[in-house]
Amino acid sequence: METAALSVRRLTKSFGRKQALHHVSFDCQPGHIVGLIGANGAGKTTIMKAILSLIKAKGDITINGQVSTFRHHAALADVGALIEYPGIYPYLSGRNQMKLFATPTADKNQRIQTIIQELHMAPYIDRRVKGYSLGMRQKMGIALALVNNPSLVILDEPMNGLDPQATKELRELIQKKQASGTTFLISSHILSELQKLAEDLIVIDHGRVVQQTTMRELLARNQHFLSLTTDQDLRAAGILAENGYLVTAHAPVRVQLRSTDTVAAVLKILTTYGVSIEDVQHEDGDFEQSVLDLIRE
Ligand SMILES: Nc1ncnc2c1ncn2[C@@H]1O[C@H](COP(=O)(O)OP(=O)(O)OP(=O)(O)O)[C@@H](O)[C@H]1O
Repeated sequence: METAALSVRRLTKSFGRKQALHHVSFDCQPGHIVGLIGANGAGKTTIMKAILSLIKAKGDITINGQVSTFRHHAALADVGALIEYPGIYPYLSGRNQMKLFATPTADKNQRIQTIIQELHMAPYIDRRVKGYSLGMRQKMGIALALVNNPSLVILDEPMNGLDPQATKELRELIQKKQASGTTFLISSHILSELQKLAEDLIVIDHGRVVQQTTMRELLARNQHFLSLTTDQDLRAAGILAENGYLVTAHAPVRVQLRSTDTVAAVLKILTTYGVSIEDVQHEDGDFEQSVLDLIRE
């Protein structure tokens, strides 16, 4: 098996008497976008800070096969991160911050210019960061996380403060980097933000990993419904119930589709009984609810 880009084993952390993390273990495979999802206070930021040696915690962290500890963390040289409030200097321009932070290789200025363009920061990049909006600062933090082209990128709630257009642009940039092999660990308390991005999901609740799953699996678990308007809804509901379908409402008729149920079969039964169908809608269940169900299991 390929060496994991990030391997976390039995990560445990207490703040005074409060235990924030309980033996947290998970892997991020190279080139994957991994979502860390959990409610406020679940422990996402604490996990990320421990990986980045920003706080001391018990457990084992391996980055690209190299052990990383609080004191010995050379492996972090190949990791980019945005954690909580981006730590940036208010009196420097955005471009000068990047110049300070970018590793001094021959392509340094080119890398800076590319990330400015990719995040559409050109209109304000030469202004002092002091006057930046929340969204501009957030982009600044993301630019710093990406400017050195690290192989592993850790982003804590990266969509915070971004408008829908900037959110879409960031999503596309992350996908572009992934296509060239970059691994991402991205936290959010909003599942729909991760839905279009993450392929693997780690669900955290009260400092514990409650599920490690894939977005595909989670989507498959999500409930699907068929809503039908007919010329005789009550009768249609009765016919479907008698034929073993899960009828959840009568007017209009609402049927929960199981993996073996097909829309065609539902329609066929009704037409066989002489019911005339006026409208058919396919509805998905509440996706956020699927994650809450995982936490409750
Ligand atoms: N420095 C600290 N001192 C004391 N308690 C802390 C500290 N940092 C975090 N905690 C506690 O640890 C728990 C996990 O916090 P953490 O910030 O990791 O959650 P989170 O999942 O990132 O939440 P959010 O989505 O709100 O950012 C919380 O109960 C929090 O109050």
